[in-house]
Amino acid sequence: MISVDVKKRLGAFQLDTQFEAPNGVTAIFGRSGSGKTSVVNAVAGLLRPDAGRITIAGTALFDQASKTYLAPQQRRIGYVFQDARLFPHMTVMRNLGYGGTHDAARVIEVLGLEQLLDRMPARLSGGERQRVALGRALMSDPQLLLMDEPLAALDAPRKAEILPFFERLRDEVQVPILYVSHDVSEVARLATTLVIMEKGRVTTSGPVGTVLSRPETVPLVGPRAAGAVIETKVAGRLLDDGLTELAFSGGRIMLPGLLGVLGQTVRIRIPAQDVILAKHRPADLSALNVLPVTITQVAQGKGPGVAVGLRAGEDQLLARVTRRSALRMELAVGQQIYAIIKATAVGPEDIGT
Ligand SMILES: Nc1ncnc2c1ncn2[C@@H]1O[C@H](COP(=O)(O)OP(=O)(O)OP(=O)(O)O)[C@@H](O)[C@H]1O
Repeated sequence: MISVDVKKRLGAFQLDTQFEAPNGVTAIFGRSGSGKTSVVNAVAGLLRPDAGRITIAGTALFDQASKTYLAPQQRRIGYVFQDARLFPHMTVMRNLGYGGTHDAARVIEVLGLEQLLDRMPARLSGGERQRVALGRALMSDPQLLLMDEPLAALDAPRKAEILPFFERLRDEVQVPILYVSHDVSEVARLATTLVIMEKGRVTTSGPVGTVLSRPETVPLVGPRAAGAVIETKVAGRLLDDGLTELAFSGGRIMLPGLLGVLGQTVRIRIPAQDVILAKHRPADLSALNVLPVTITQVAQGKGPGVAVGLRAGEDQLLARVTRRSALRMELAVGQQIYAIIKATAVGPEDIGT
């Protein structure tokens, strides 16, 4: 558990941030200038707060009350930046060795670096460079990894290539990660916990599935990015149709493509704008996924949209409809209706393991 409480004045900007990060990946999400990098720098020891306390597993890295302030090198923290910052004159192996010697074989295996060890950084793709930077950070046996927009400089195909390695890292290496991002798909795939910042403060935080499916989150992440995240299991593969059937507490969802193996856990993001609502179970519909749901919340935004919170089994979904439709359908909390999700609404970038 990492506990962060930092106050810092930076010119006209006031950072006043408190949150707790359990093990796993804690994503810090927010618009440009909301204070994400400043928080991460405070945890790294690169920015000295005016007040507060930062602890990892109960040990203080900074504590204003007891005047504790550990230097960056005393904190056992690995930091991965947007640009990999490798030494250009050293091979991948020597770059890794520069980080430390901790469990080299395992780090190389988890990040798939075997084939790259003799290469010079100039001959690596952007995604490969980031994997090496991550490996170098892990070799120092950190008690925490800080990642500040590690994928921001990569194009979509490179991102898609590297994300599975981040997922493996999250699931197999027991190092907590603070992950700064402003990409909701990335956050939905990787994060366990989500902290949303605005103007130096935490607006909301909690388990990623819970936070992203709350109607209140829509204005914070933007209407197009809003959407629920649910964990499913592969229940069937329809080879002839090229579809995968995923089971979750609220029923079954079919998605295009053959995803994973039977029984495998697959995490999907269902964008709120791609969920259609119907009061009665529709017949003769091209959409494959019709789920019975209960309305938990109807939240009016500032614009013409209404965010509708839905319970499907034990999971939460989110729909965004126009105010006009919400009024016409007389949507109200407690109603049992149907959510319709087009199989193609969930893009490849929204599917993780
Ligand atoms: N040393 C400083 N002096 C004055 N203002 C600063 C200083 N450092 C940061 N700021 C201001 O503090 C605010 C938060 O900056 P920060 O870099 O933490 O935001 P961010 O959320 O990481 O943004 P981005 O996503 O663009 O990287 C910004 O308004 C920035 O201009």
